[in-house]
Amino acid sequence: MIAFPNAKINIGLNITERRADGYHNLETIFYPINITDALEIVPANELSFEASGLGIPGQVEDNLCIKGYHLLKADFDLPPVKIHLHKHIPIGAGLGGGSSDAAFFFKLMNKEFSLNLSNEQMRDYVRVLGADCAFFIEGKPVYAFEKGDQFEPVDLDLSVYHLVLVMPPAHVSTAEAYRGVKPQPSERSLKELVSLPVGDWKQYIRNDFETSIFKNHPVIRGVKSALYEAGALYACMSGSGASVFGVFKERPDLSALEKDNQVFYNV
Ligand SMILES: C[C@](O)(CO)[C@H](O)COP(=O)(O)OP(=O)(O)OC[C@H]1O[C@@H](n2ccc(N)nc2=O)[C@H](O)[C@@H]1O
Ligand SMILES: Nc1ncnc2c1ncn2[C@@H]1O[C@H](COP(=O)(O)OP(=O)(O)OP(=O)(O)O)[C@@H](O)[C@H]1O
Repeated sequence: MIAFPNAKINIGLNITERRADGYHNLETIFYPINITDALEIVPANELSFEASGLGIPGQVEDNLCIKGYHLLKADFDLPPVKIHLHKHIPIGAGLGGGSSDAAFFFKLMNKEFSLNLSNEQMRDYVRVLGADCAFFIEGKPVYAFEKGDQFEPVDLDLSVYHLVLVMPPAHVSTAEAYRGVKPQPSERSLKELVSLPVGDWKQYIRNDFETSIFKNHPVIRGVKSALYEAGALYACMSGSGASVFGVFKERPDLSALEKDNQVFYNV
């Protein structure tokens, strides 16, 4: 059985306070985009994992699909599976690629072995693997709060726009990004701000990671400026970076950016 785990972008991200457990409370809008991996599971005689496409850092045991298998195996009498992941979603991008693989792995296992897990149960499992994972179980646009794993639906449809995603030659670790931020309560909730016209977002919607990340990785700031120069209504770094997205009325000419960056049109 095969599935296509998709990426997300964060439209704004406010880090509001440090929590007693070392994590941070935040608010953000998760919006699904059409850049995907391919993930296949096949019942087999032994558990195995193979990957193709972009190189995935870390050991196989650390892959969120394998971690997910062990998590589920603790509660269900599962046969071994052969897992194949074709990696296409840039890594260290703030696009939640690994988190999406984990969520889609649960959805695949649920179907393949008729486990009858509800979406809520699957969200509870994958939260343990990473704060971003729970979003990908349903993958609909949401306002996210607390650790970024509690959700309220938002009515947001950007399909009339041309969404561009740029991955610069930089890699940001999520933990590095959180270390650079001083949490601060937000004045106006993103839930309210995102319902403003897209043309007003530039004035009101921020990603709190940008200040410190742009200081350490000026190439990312350069991409954001280039998207505005190319006519973006709104441009923002996604999550903890390094990718940056732009919302355009029409497909822009970004040939100058294509030389040094990976550019995805109409995501
Ligand atoms: C930046 C975002 O992508 C925004 O959506 C997420 O907050 C990151 O989510 P994620 O990659 O699933 O994060 P996790 O794997 O759970 O955590 C990685 C590290 O980020 C920090 N972290 C993450 C989430 C959060 N609410 N507060 C944190 O401080 C912690 O240092 C943690 O050790
Ligand atoms: N299936 C997977 N795909 C990619 N990375 C994985 C996977 N499983 C575990 N990882 C580990 O997670 C790290 C980063 O993953 P990911 O691509 O989700 O980060 P990101 O783009 O910064 O996303 P975000 O911070 O928004 O969750 C990698 O360095 C890798 O070691």
